[in-house]
Amino acid sequence: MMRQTCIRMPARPIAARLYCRSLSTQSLKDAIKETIPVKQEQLKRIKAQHAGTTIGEVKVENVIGGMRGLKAMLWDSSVLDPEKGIRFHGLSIPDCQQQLPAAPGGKEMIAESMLWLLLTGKVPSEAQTRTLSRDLVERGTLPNYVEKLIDSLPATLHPMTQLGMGVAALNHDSLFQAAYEKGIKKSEYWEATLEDCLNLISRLPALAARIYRNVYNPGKAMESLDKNLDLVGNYVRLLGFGDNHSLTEYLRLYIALHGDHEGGNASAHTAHLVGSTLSDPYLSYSAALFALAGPLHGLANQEVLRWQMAMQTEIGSDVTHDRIKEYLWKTLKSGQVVPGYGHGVLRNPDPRFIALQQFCDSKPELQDSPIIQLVKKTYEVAPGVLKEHGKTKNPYPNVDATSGCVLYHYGLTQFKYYTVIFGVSRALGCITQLVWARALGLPLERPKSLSLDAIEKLAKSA
Ligand SMILES: CC(=O)SCCNC(=O)CCNC(=O)[C@H](O)C(C)(C)COP(=O)(O)OP(=O)(O)OC[C@H]1O[C@@H](n2cnc3c(N)ncnc32)[C@H](O)[C@@H]1OP(=O)(O)O
Ligand SMILES: O=C([O-])CC(=O)C(=O)O
Repeated sequence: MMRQTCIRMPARPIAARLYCRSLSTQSLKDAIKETIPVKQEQLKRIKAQHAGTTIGEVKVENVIGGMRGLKAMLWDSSVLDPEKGIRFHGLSIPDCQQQLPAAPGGKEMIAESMLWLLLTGKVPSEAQTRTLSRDLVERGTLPNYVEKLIDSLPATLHPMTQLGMGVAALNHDSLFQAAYEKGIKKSEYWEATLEDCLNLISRLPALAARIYRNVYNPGKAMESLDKNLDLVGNYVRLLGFGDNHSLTEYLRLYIALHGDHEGGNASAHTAHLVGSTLSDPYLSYSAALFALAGPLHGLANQEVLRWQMAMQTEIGSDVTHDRIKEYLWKTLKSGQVVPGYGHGVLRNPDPRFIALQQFCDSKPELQDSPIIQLVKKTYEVAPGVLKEHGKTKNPYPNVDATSGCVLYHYGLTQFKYYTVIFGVSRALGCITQLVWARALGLPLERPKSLSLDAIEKLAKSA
């Protein structure tokens, strides 16, 4: 009998506490405005009392090892625990699933309620969530010049390149940039930034759907935005899958839970770095998207599907654990990474992976899907193989191991497009940080670098 590594799928726990809810009629801007002096005061206190306090050490391995483990960044909206995974202002994914409002007729948390939580630290009321949805849809039409730009690009240009270009071009209308040119005060930066950020997130569905249409369905008429739908409801409608309620719900969950993963991941860190130069939110997020487009980061979800499909072709209908194990070893022996496994911080199965798997388990049609079964069988053996291989510090699946197979099952089969969906989501966390970095007056990011000689000299004298 082959040994299998079992991944426990916890039932959704009852949240230990009811998280502090926003006053039900307060606007998003007022909720942020109310919190700004509190956070500013906290930052002032930390500076005054602890500026010189050591909270960690810098080892040579941190400097030459991609800064892994270095505590060197302020990011307030979420914190990643290596064992337990992500917490959004202290709330776990199951807490969020239980407390964040869903769309009318839906069960899954939505992008708007997650965005509200990230930006304000509070769980929005149902009414606040609807108001935000309506505000976003009213801002969500793509400017004509961006439509023309996207329409002019070759269908062979990777969808992520198109997304990054489209987002960068939106900076034509940046309110922050215009206000900066006029000479607004530093204390006012956050308001123009918030406006840009809300415009950016509202336009991502139309931009991302335009790219999908041009690359995969050229010439096909696109639906218009529906004022009664939430952000993701509209995105799915524009993609042409609006009648698929299960896919819509899946994407609501997907986009809410991929939204933020603390600050050190490559896309979030890039948005923060570029934003720290006072580049506007469009340019900052465009840069982040090009980090997300790398196969060790967001593009891994595309790579997982490509790899699983190649595995399926090779092993045919005889899908056994032994055949999958052989294929895993073949991948590793050829010097490639197993996409969807391992992580820079996590040391357990990714709770986002678990939440998406629970979604699969809740839908009978997904349990019978060959691609979903293959992904599931793969994670039953991959951790054991990776442990035996002995290199990766985390042999467990990350979110990318499973996020694409449900899309594939529901007919969104063009896996080069998958990272674009991730890109629509990751804006939630990146724009939150941009608003707060301006509200707190965070400085230009500029760490010290060292040459090889300098590292050796410092290490010898330490
Ligand atoms: C949304 C996200 O971004 S989640 C991550 C998505 N990326 C992937 O799924 C790609 C596959 N995974 C990986 O390449 C890695 O696990 C990363 C990039 C995510 C993390 O990298 P690290 O923090 O450097 O991982 P770690 O410290 O465990 O690496 C140690 C060694 O194990 C290897 N390793 C790590 N993960 C894997 C894997 N999935 N398959 C094979 N080897 C692996 C590394 O390449 C490294 O080898 P090296 O010493 O020859 O350079
Ligand atoms: O945290 C990371 O390094 C990568 C990741 O999972 C994410 O950005 O979602």
